[in-house]
Amino acid sequence: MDFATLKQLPKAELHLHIEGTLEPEMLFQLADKNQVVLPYADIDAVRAAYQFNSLQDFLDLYYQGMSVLQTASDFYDLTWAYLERCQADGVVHTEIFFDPQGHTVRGIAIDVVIDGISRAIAQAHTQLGLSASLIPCFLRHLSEQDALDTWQELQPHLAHFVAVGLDSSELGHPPEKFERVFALVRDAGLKVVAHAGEEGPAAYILGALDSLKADRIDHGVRCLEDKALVDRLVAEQIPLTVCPFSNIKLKVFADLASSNLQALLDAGLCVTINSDDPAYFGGYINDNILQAAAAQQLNDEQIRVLLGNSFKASFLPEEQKQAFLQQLAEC
Ligand code: HPA
Ligand SMILES: [Zn+2]
Repeated sequence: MDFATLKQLPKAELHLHIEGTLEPEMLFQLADKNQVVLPYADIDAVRAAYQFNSLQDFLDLYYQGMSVLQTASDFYDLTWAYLERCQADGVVHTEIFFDPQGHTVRGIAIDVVIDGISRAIAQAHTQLGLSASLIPCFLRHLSEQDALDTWQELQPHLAHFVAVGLDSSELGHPPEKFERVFALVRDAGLKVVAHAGEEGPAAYILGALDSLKADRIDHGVRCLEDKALVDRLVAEQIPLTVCPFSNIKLKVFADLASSNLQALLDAGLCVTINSDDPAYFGGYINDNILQAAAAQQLNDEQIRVLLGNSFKASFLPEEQKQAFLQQLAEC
């Protein structure tokens, strides 16, 4: 499949951190506006710094990048740029992650963050005909109490969210640490997603299912290390939001050819392809799909399965899922 063909096929993106769409150009522009001093001479120096040996290496720069996001209009600009990109890429529905604690810890009020992001989403709905929803994520390297406090702060804004997620440093922070706060999330009628099994072991995927009752697993590529877990993920059709470029940049796999995308599909898992943090990992959704498909020798039929899965795995109401699946089938 060529790029132009893929671009016009409808698709959903389900694993995208809005703070990870902060391109170096906007980083500099906002740093200048907000008088934030960056440890880079220019845009080339930023791009050169985006070489990571681990998830933590990346997160250090990702949190540093957030420092330029200060006003509601900054969050609006960031989100709007991503949503325009969605329109260009044939992304008709997106479920956007953001990290409330990454901002409140810097003294930015949660209302400021949500106001800016949700204004862009509302505008994309009316002006671009795009469907988008929001998923706040708890930072797992912080304490359970911090997550509980954040959950309290999110209460006035719950109508904006479809789910709550769990992200940041995986190793040493198993899902079980957040069992109680996610019970509150479910009681509030929201879905649950959790990063698990990218850097962390398959046991973290099991923990996300059993302790958090996760509806979807973000990454999950290490599930193949546990046959019984794979059987369960297949039987329950629990979706995995796989991010090929992320896995390479964070050294989970040496390259796309040695990733396990084909094996995940062959196992019957509900796999979707996503861009995670495109400004840091080197490409948006269509680049992730096409390059991974080429390296894994996926045929066009399999690419269409991945796109269909993106709607099936979404938190859209059933009739909207069916409408998008129909739209895809007609393309
Ligand atoms: O890829 C990621 N993994 C974990 N936490 C994150 N926060 C932003 N991106 C990521
Ligand atoms: Zn992620």
